[in-house]
Amino acid sequence: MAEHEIPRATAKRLPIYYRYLKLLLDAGTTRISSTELSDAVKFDAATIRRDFSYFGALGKRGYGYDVKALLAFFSEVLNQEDLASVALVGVGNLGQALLNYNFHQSSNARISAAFDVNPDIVNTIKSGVPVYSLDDLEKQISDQRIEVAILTVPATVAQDIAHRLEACGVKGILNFTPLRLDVSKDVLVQNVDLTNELQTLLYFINNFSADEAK
Ligand SMILES: NC(=O)c1ccc[n+]([C@@H]2O[C@H](COP(=O)([O-])OP(=O)(O)OC[C@H]3O[C@@H](n4cnc5c(N)ncnc54)[C@H](O)[C@@H]3O)[C@@H](O)[C@H]2O)c1
Repeated sequence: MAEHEIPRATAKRLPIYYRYLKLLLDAGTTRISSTELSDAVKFDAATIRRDFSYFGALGKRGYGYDVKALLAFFSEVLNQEDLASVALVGVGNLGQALLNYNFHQSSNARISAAFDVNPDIVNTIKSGVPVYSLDDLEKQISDQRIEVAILTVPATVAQDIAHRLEACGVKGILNFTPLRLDVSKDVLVQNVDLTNELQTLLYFINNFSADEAK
């Protein structure tokens, strides 16, 4: 199956497989069965086998999966070699936490430019990332060929910034604001809502056993 036909749910699990396989390889493990992998990443073995089957059967019966080969394979699928530059707009409480975390230890992305309107932090470097004035948004995004942005601004300004991001070629927005953004279908928006996640978790804990919730 071609890469663009991988089901979304499978695509979302790929970075999790990748991170775990990297841990295994660093610890000197050379092969793993789908059952062992299942115990570690908490997806059932059938799901793992099905996910892997989209890329052609990578395991051998009775042997399991070769960790190094699998890792090399996923690394290519996930473009681990290409480090994607990401912009972060809004360097407040949440934005600073994300800057501090950055992502490149565990993924193929890193925040390379941050933007804010607060004169106290514009033109400073936070966690190794330059904070630019919002006035420089278009120029930096275009100069650095940034295609993904994280939005951690107050909800009141989120839509305006989303339009500007779209106009300068951003293709994906990780939206932490509570506002549901209005952008064209060419821009993928992934909303992150921690309150929602917590409420979902509480709902499942109160209504289902852990196994049923999966
Ligand atoms: N999704 C979640 O789980 C979650 C959790 C916490 C906060 N939030 C949301 O994230 C956003 C940020 O929260 P916070 O606690 O970091 O707020 P904050 O007030 O600490 O930070 C907001 C930052 O945005 C900057 N800003 C304001 N207007 C701007 C503009 N036009 N362009 C660029 N920067 C601008 C401010 O100067 C400030 O640095 C809010 O929308 C909040 O609701 C989401």
